[in-house]
Order: sequence, then structure tokens, then C-alpha cells
Amino acid sequence: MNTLQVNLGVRSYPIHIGQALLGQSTLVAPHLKGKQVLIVTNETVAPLYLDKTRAAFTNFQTSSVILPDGEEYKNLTVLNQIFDALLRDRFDRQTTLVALGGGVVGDMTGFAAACYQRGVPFIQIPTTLLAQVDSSVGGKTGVNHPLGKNMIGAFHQPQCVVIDTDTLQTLDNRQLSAGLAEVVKYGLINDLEFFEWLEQHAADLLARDAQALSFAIARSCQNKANIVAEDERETGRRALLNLGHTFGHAIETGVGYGQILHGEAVAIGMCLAAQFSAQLGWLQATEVTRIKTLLNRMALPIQLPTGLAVEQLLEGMKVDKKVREGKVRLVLLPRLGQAIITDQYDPNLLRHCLSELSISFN
Ligand SMILES: NC(=O)c1ccc[n+]([C@@H]2O[C@H](COP(=O)([O-])OP(=O)(O)OC[C@H]3O[C@@H](n4cnc5c(N)ncnc54)[C@H](O)[C@@H]3O)[C@@H](O)[C@H]2O)c1
Ligand SMILES: O=C(O)C(=O)C[C@@H](O)[C@H](O)[C@H](O)COP(=O)(O)O
Ligand SMILES: [Zn+2]
Repeated sequence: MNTLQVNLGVRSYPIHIGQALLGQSTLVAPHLKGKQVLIVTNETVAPLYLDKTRAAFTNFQTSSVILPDGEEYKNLTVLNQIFDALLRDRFDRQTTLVALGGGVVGDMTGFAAACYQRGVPFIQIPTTLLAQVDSSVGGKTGVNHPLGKNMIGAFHQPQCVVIDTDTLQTLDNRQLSAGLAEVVKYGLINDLEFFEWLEQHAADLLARDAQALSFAIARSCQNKANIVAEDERETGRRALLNLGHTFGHAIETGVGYGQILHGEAVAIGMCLAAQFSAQLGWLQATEVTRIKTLLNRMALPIQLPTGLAVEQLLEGMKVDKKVREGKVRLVLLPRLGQAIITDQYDPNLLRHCLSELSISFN
């Protein structure tokens, strides 16, 4: 087992990465405050891993909530199912919530933990690659609004993150690829050496080579932990983790939640960010091609979905948490392996660039 640390003073916590970790009480017990534990999962993950996970909490009073599966259920109405269970069974302020599943379950459980009785602790047990490399770390929690992704939420750090890489064996190929999009993101924003490693090991990752996956998960978590430790609440540098997301979230909202996977939308968004960076005279055309080639080899989409109009995309991009005084700040790439956040671009050039891409894509 490999253990990393997210250094946030009194809110610091470990990330345990390894095989056969589900059910190991020694990893979670030190982080439990009271006797009550509510495991939140969904209808797909429950039959696979709920019993195994419960075994880690045998000395505690444990119940579970099983949510419907899908991005379209990441909303305030479904969130209430968690509060209903907590109140019905008289869960107190010492309760620990446990998120067992992908990023949807993790974001919703974390948000429920941030709100219930004004805040109770929670533990992340991520079971998708995307959740293991990104969403379980850093304390961004929340739900979607019909008008914008993750628009209702809170920063609330987990007590610990337990990444059992064995759970990836049941993940389908499309979801594995979606997770790889966020992995590539770390290489692009801050870690050129990792990007080059990914170019060399894309096939190993797709073949689920255990060593390659463990390395990619640990390197991604370390990258994220470093940025979060510097800027927990995204007042600056943390916004770099949003590379591809202003476009990506607008695509997800535009086509309808659940119609495209988050990682897929981020892959397309990173291609758009790369292409626009090249238009601004930053990235070389050959570097844009390198990015698209890697994402394409990882079985990710690199083209805008048909039927999404440029104006709809631009409108969607205005609903972004990085907007300041009406200006959409974008994460762009001055060079491969280095991202910046900027509002120093001509909106007409962006519109023109997206229109051209939309024509050539469709
Ligand atoms: N909080 C953050 O920092 C952060 C970061 C990235 C993404 N996100 C959010 O995370 C969500 C995407 O997460 P995701 O990609 O994990 O999607 P997801 O949670 O919808 O999971 C993907 C699918 O895999 C299934 N699944 C989960 N584990 C499985 C397993 N081991 N075997 C088989 N099937 C399994 C799920 O039931 C679901 O059908 C989005 O809502 C996104 O906004 C949040
Ligand atoms: O942790 C972060 O910070 C991120 O931006 C990670 C993203 O991958 C993730 O999708 C996040 O939820 C997006 O943040 P948002 O603030 O734009 O909702
Ligand atoms: Zn993301």
C-alpha cells in the first residue's frame, strides 16, 4: 500500500492506494468520531462492493442508502434521500458518512456531510478511475443545477481516502477512458514528464496493467494534493485543475446531464483549450496534435458533439464559477505541461475559433 498526504493543517488527511483495501477497518477506524456510520452508494456499486465495505465497520452502527445511478440524479431532489435516511434513523452529529462509488456518489455524499446538522465528517472510497484520480481528493462537493454543473455545493474535506485499485476490474472500458482524461489533465497543466510517460504507457493503462494504473493513480493524486494544499478554496492556482472544464461543463449541460460522461466532455474541452491556445500563438500545432492523439488513443472523443451550436456552448460557458465581472476566465496552455488562467483574450477570436472547429468537427 502507498499512502500520500493532503497537507491542509488541521484538515490534513491520508490517501491510501493499494489492492484489497475495502473492508480493512484499520484504515478507516481511526477517522471515525462516533459509533454511527452511513454508507452512501448507488444501485450499480452496491451489489458489487457494499458487503465488502461494510466489513470495515463491523464494530459500528452501520446503515446504507442506495441512490439511483447516473449524472442526471446528481441534484437536490435525490440528495434528500441521504437526509431522509439520516433523520429517519436518528443519526447524530458524530455520524460519519462514507461515499462508496464514483464521482457522483462522492460529490453528493460529501455535500450531504457538509450540510447535515451543519457538518459531519465523511470518508471517500472511490471506485471509478475518475474518482480515484480526482474527485475523491480536494473536498469539492456538490450537485448540479439544470442551468449549470456543480453550481450548488461546498468545500468539505474528507477524513481519509481509501483507493482499492481492485475495484477497477469491474469498471467498463468507457468509464476507464473517462478517468484517463483527468489523468492527462495533470500532465498538461503541470507535469510534462508525466504527460510523456502517458504517451509511452497509454496501451498499458488501457490493458489495465496493475503497475501502470497504480503509478498513474498515485502520480495524479500527488499532483492534485500539491495544488489543493497550496490553494484549498480556489482563490488562484487551484483553478488550473479546471483545464477543459469551462468548455466541458457547457457541453455536459448543453447536451443534457448523463448524455456524455464528464471525462469525455473534459477531453473535448482540453482539445478546444489546446486549439485556442494555438490560435493565440502559444502551443505549436504539433503539440495540439500530440494532445489529441493521446486522448484519441485513450478512446476518448476529441470532437464537439453534433447538434451543439456554438452560441449554446458560449452561453453555457458564461455559467462557470471562474467568471469574474462577466468575463469568462479560461485555463489555457502557453506551452505543453504548463497551464495558466487568463481573461486576456478576444471573445470574438474565441467565437471564431469555436465556429471553425464546429464546422471541421461536424
Ligand atoms: N469533486 C471533484 O473534485 C470532482 C472531480 C472530477 C469530477 N467530479 C464529478 O464526478 C462525476 C463523474 O464521476 P465518475 O466518472 O466517477 O462518474 P459516476 O460516479 O457516474 O460513475 C460512473 C459509472 O460507473 C459506475 N461504477 C462506479 N464504480 C464502479 C465499479 N467499480 N465497477 C463498475 N461500475 C462502477 C457508476 O455506478 C456509474 O454508472 C461528475 O459529476 C463530475 O462533475 C468531481
Ligand atoms: O478539484 C478541482 O478543483 C477541480 O477542478 C477538479 C475537476 O476535475 C472537477 O470536475 C471539479 O468538480 C470541477 O470544479 P468546478 O468548481 O468547476 O465545479
Ligand atoms: Zn473534472
